[in-house]
Amino acid sequence: TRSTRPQRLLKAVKQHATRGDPQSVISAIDHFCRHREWAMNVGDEKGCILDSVVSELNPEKVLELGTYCGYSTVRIARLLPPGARLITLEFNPDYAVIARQVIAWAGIEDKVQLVEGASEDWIPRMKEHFGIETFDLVFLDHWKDHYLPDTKLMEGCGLLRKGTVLLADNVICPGVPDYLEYVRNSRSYKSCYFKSHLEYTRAEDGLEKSVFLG
Ligand SMILES: C[S@@+](CC[C@H](N)C(=O)[O-])C[C@H]1O[C@@H](n2cnc3c(N)ncnc32)[C@H](O)[C@@H]1O
Ligand SMILES: O=C(c1ccccc1)c1ccc(O)c(O)c1[N+](=O)[O-]
Ligand SMILES: [Mg+2]
Repeated sequence: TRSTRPQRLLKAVKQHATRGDPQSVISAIDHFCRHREWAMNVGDEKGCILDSVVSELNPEKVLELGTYCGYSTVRIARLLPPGARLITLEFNPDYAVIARQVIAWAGIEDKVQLVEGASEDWIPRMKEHFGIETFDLVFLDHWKDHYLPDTKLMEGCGLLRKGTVLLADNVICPGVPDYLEYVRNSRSYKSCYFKSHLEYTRAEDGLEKSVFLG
């Protein structure tokens, strides 16, 4: 039977990236998605904005909502200080199988915990199951109708502290209007928009950075 796009993306990583070299994994995926098959990774342009937010914050505890093939997981984890941890949630088992191999190829598996399951089921279990008090950074990049309910769930579960940064992908394309209205009008957040483009295209898109004020 025909292979899947994530399987073909993993093959490109194994063919063109060097084991243990996260940057080569990132470059191999970007080349594949720009020249062979588009895929919904955050991509190189928005990825540089993601890099700058991570580097500036130097987070100890990071949560990623939506792993897919692990591209942004590798982007974030490669910048984390020793001892820092990234928990990434993915509810599609076929994607999780690929992501684990991409993360392993990059050699950053010791910083990453990939949890197979739905964000709404796992957010309430972060404290008792992972011993997490609060997150320093959350990268929202799962289905767009989940951004707002999951943000409210994280607030309710006490997973956000004064200064926690929420970084949301795709606030223009495909767009997350309800989430954007919430974080831009709520007194509990200070938000700003980083204009960019939809990965590997000329369409406008961007990242919204929202700092929780408590
Ligand atoms: C755009 S892709 C993630 C891309 C990845 N962050 C990157 O930039 O490389 C969105 C992923 O979120 C997953 N997803 C969607 N809703 C989810 C949920 N509620 N819980 C866990 N995973 C979810 C999908 O299966 C899909 O793999
Ligand atoms: O929703 C899509 C989508 C819609 C239609 C076809 C393909 C993808 C999408 C597009 C770009 C993204 O960066 C992204 O995170 C997503 N997503 O699924 O979460
Ligand atoms: Mg996205």
